[in-house]
Formats: sequence, C-alpha cells, structure tokens
Amino acid sequence: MSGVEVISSNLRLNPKCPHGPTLLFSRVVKGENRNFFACSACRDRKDCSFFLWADEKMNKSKEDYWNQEIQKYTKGINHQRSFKILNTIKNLPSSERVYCHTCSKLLLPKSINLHTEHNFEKGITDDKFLNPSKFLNPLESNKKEAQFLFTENTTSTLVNILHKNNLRNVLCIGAPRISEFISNNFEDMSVLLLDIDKRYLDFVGPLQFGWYNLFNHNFFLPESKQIFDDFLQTDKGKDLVIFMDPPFGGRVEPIVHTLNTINERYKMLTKSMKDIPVIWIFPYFMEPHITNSLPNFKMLDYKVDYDNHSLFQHGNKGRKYGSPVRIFTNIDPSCIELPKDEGYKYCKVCKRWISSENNHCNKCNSCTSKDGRTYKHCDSCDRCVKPSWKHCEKCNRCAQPDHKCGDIEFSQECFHCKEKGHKKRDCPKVNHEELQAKCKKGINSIGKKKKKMKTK
Ligand SMILES: C[S@@+](CC[C@H](N)C(=O)[O-])C[C@H]1O[C@@H](n2cnc3c(N)ncnc32)[C@H](O)[C@@H]1O
Ligand SMILES: [Zn+2]
Ligand SMILES: [Zn+2]
Ligand SMILES: [Zn+2]
Ligand SMILES: [Zn+2]
Ligand SMILES: [Zn+2]
Ligand SMILES: [Zn+2]
Repeated sequence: MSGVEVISSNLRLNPKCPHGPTLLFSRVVKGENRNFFACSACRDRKDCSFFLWADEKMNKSKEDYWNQEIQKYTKGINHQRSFKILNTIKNLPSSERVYCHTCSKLLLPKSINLHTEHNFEKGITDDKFLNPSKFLNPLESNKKEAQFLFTENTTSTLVNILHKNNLRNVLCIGAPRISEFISNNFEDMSVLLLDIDKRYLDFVGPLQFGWYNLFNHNFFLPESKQIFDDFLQTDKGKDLVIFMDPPFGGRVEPIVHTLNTINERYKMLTKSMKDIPVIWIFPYFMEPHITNSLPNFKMLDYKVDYDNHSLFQHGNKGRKYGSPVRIFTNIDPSCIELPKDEGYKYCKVCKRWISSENNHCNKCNSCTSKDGRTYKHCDSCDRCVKPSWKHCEKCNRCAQPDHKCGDIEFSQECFHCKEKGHKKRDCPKVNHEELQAKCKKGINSIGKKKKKMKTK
C-alpha cells in the first residue's frame, strides 16, 4: 500500500477485524484524500480482507460476517489448558512426544491417530521445548509475521547488552529468540514475550507469553492484560526494558503509538517519571522515520544478523557490507558496548561504539557511516556521503555517478514523502514493501536490487 498514510487516533473506536481494532489509513484517490479502515497486522488483503471507507456505514451482513470471523479467530484457544497439556507431554518419554506441524499443535498420545496423514514430528527433546523458535518453522509471510530469527551470536550480544545495563525485566515484543535465551540462561532476569505467533501458546506458559498484536496493542486473550500490567510493575517497575524486533515492513506510526501507550500505562501503574528504555531493531534506512517520531532515539552501528534471511546475514552469503539492520534506542549509546572482537570500537567524541569501517569526521563532528561502508566528506555539500558518490556540479550535490542530472529523485528532499534526509528509493513509505517482495523472490533479485541501489 504505497502512498498510504496511517492516522493514529483512538484505536478503540475503530471497527474491529480478527486482529483487533483496525487502523485508519489515508490515500489519495483521484486527487482527493480518502480515509479507510483496514487490518493493522496484515498488509496483504489475502491474510485479512477487512476494508471499510471511513465515511461508509458497515451494513448488517458485513458486521455479522466480521463478528463471526472475530469469534472464529480465538475459538477453542485456552492458554491454561495448553499449558497443562505442555506439562503432561513434557513428563512423557521424549519418544512419545509428538508435534503436528500441519495443525501447529502438540499432541497428546490419544489424539495422534487423527493426524497420521499430517506432517508430524515424533521425539520432541527437552531442548526443543526450551527453544521452540529453533524447532517451529519460521512464518515467512512477508506481509504478516515476517519471522526472521537472530543468529546465536546476535542473540547473546543483545541479551548481554541488557544484562550489563541491569535491564533485567524484559518485555519482548516480536522477539521469541531473545525471550528463550533469557529464560534458558539468566536466572536473574525475567521476560514476557508478546507475539502474534500463536504457536507459542503451546510452548510457553501464560505468565511468559501473551498472544498479541503490536500494531494496535491488542491482546487476543483477555487474561493477558492483567499479566501484562503485572509485568510492568515487576520490582516496582525498576529495570524494565522493552526489546522489540517488529516485521520490517511494519509501519512506524502504529508502532510508535503502541510504545507511547505502553509507556503511559507504565508511568500510571508505577508512578515512574522516567520513560521505559527501549531497544527497537529495524533497518538503517528507517532512521529518519524513527527519529522523526522519536527524537530522543539514536541509531547504533551494531549489525544485527539473522539465521534465515540472506539479506540480513554477515559474510559471503549475505550483503557485502553486512546486515542493514540496526539497534534504535533511547538508552545512552555510551552504555551500549559493542563487541571488540567483531571490530567495534569506541569514539570518544561521539561517546558511542562504532563499527570498524566507521570513522569520525572532524568536519561533520560525527561518525558518519550508516550503511556499513566508510563515508567520505564532501566540502561542497558540507557533509559525508556514500563512498561511491561523486559531487555533481550541475545538481550542486553529491549523487551516484550515473544519475540523471536534474532528476527530481536527487533533490534534497524525498520525492515521495517530502521529508529530508533520504531519497525516494530509501523512503520507508515506498520502498519497503518492494524490498519485502524482492526478499520473497530470493537472494538474486535482492542482490540485483542492492547493486543497483548501492554500488553505482
Ligand atoms: C523480524 S521477526 C523477529 C524475530 C526475532 N529476530 C527473534 O529472533 O526472536 C518478527 C517477529 O514479530 C512477530 N510479529 C509479526 N507481526 C506481529 C504483530 N502484528 N504483532 C506482534 N508480533 C508480530 C513475528 O511473529 C516474529 O516473531
Ligand atoms: Zn485483520
Ligand atoms: Zn495435524
Ligand atoms: Zn565519532
Ligand atoms: Zn563529514
Ligand atoms: Zn558533494
Ligand atoms: Zn547531476
């Protein structure tokens, strides 16, 4: 949905789809702005087809249809019961523990015969129970879950950052691997995972997992609300941190809205005056967008690596300059020490850890690399630019050497959203879904795209 804005208003008043309150979007139709409601979680109409013009009244049959869909979505789901089944199955010898991948369900011995035609797995080990994210097939629908999982190295680096900063109570939103790693390795930390992937209901108890949609702060099961409130108040709210890794195609506005909602709730419940520290994992080219909405957030140099996403990997298989995914945070960057053995170093002037290829530019008075390459300073532009760019006298700015002079795309502001600091091809509102679509097609198309984008 390019060219579409999200209007974050009071979501509770919006009509609902199975994924909770819909979002109000705005789109230019025949030169006029038109508002409509659509699903907050699914960017593909195939996953959720809810659509209503804002000035249209929902007719009775549509209303009945959606009410039924909403009921169907949570029907038969009982987290307490799933937790009991989990414990029963854990007590069986591993050879009798069965999971049906077709039905996404742990099976009690008596019900196995109903699944004989399905893709089921026998012999679930204790290790698999402790690490469901390594055992469940990642949901890779680019327009919904987009489940890309951290490598082991990235997981432990990120959790160690939290631990070193005494951020012991971790609200993990869309980050199952982080929550597992904490539960399995740190007795002095506690974690509540919130995720839209309901398969975790079978593996994690109600006190550690809430089935949740982050784009509208919707809990699918009512009991999760109290558990969430209690978690915010653990240790009177001390040492709480939000760690989140939303799908990269997700829109920034509703995520920011959710962060603000959680922060207000936290302050109300704990009487705290301070904001919750947040670690938000997102691609570097979303920086202008995030810092526009959250000016106290900084982007750090750490390259976040993923197991199952070739574009976001380090080394031969991945992108030439390493993963494009970064940490965005309101924590003081000087407190976030990045691994020296991976080449990260400390810039005393910027007071933050930077990647090996990043250099402090005395003219800009900052460490200027963003995309994983060493930027170079252009005196005419009075800023650092990508190393492959050349200053063009005609355009009076640095640009890719083979750009078309006067091309509006190279003007200082983004052609699409009119914001400064990025170009249309990096514009979060245009490019992202395209990137996601390319990802779906595999490494070749991404490689081509990246080449076209970055190496000219
Ligand atoms: C990019 S993956 C992050 C996984 C993380 N890197 C890890 O290793 O644990 C996105 C995660 O967000 C979850 N997710 C996707 N859409 C969501 C939504 N609307 N609300 C909550 N979680 C969502 C996915 O199920 C997935 O776990
Ligand atoms: Zn929906
Ligand atoms: Zn089955
Ligand atoms: Zn510096
Ligand atoms: Zn510079
Ligand atoms: Zn220049
Ligand atoms: Zn030019």
